[in-house]
Amino acid sequence: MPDICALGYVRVRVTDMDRWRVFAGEEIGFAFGQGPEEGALYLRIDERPARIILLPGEEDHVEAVGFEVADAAGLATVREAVEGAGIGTKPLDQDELDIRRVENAIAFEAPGGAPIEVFHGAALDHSPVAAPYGNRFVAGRLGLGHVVLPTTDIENTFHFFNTTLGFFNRGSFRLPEMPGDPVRMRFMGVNPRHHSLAIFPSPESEGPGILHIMVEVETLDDVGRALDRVIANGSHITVTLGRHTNDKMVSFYVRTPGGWDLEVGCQGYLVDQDSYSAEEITADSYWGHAWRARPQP
Ligand SMILES: Cc1ccc(O)c(O)c1CC[C@@H]1C(=O)CC[C@]2(C)C(=O)CC[C@@H]12
Ligand SMILES: [Fe+2]
Repeated sequence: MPDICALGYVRVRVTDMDRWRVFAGEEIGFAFGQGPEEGALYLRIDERPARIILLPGEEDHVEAVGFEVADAAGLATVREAVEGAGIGTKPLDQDELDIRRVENAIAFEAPGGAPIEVFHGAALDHSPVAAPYGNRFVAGRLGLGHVVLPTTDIENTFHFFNTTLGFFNRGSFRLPEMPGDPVRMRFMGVNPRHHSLAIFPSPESEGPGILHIMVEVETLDDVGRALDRVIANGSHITVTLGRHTNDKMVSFYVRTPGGWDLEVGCQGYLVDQDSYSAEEITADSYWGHAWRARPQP
């Protein structure tokens, strides 16, 4: 079993906080939480104070992808594994821990450039999750959802998360129309959610540092109503509704104000690791999921 048990949070710097407030609240239906950081927007989906933390910034870029371990022993094991792989780790100081409302955490850069934090002891917010449309999210022990990160070094990044950190291999997608040797994006899990992390080979390292974040909602009606709202508000649907072949989710993707995508899905199947075999999907979807270029201004 990996010591890491869930995708806990993602901290993202954003340039247009006003647009995000409308997009996240009115369009998607996130609840808003409270927190200590000036000007931040805290997106709530369960009993954690926040799962996606939007921070004012000069550019749109991921600040940290936070993975969770069960306790101090788990954090010590992860720290030893990361440092054993020759990657330095930084303990977060008390102010940083207080901001994240966790008991302890370390930070490091994964091969391929992703800014990772590993934490334990998240403080809970027991107030109701006041999602504006009564929509409910599938999170909790399954974590926030999944995040897809670009990497300039797919093989070393996969080796790090799979072998060094113990993420389960949850299959691959051989990218079509790529000449020469197979180029695959890879999916990894740390709990029954099919994948909490996917990595995508990217030649350049600029951009927001996230391809997309997926959040799961309880029903197909929640997905459909969110789709209606984002269309009515004029947000760009990057990918039409469809069902993925690996995690079986019915989802759509919408371009966020940060220039990366949010995937909103439902019906993710839960993996029984004892009987799971990592497979290569040769199509990303059974149906739908047409990728739509953004109309030129
Ligand atoms: C293949 C797949 C299955 C389940 C998912 O939740 C999921 O996000 C994906 C990957 C979709 C994938 C991507 O995110 C990067 C851009 C890709 C490779 C495409 O151009 C088509 C499929 C896209
Ligand atoms: Fe996804």
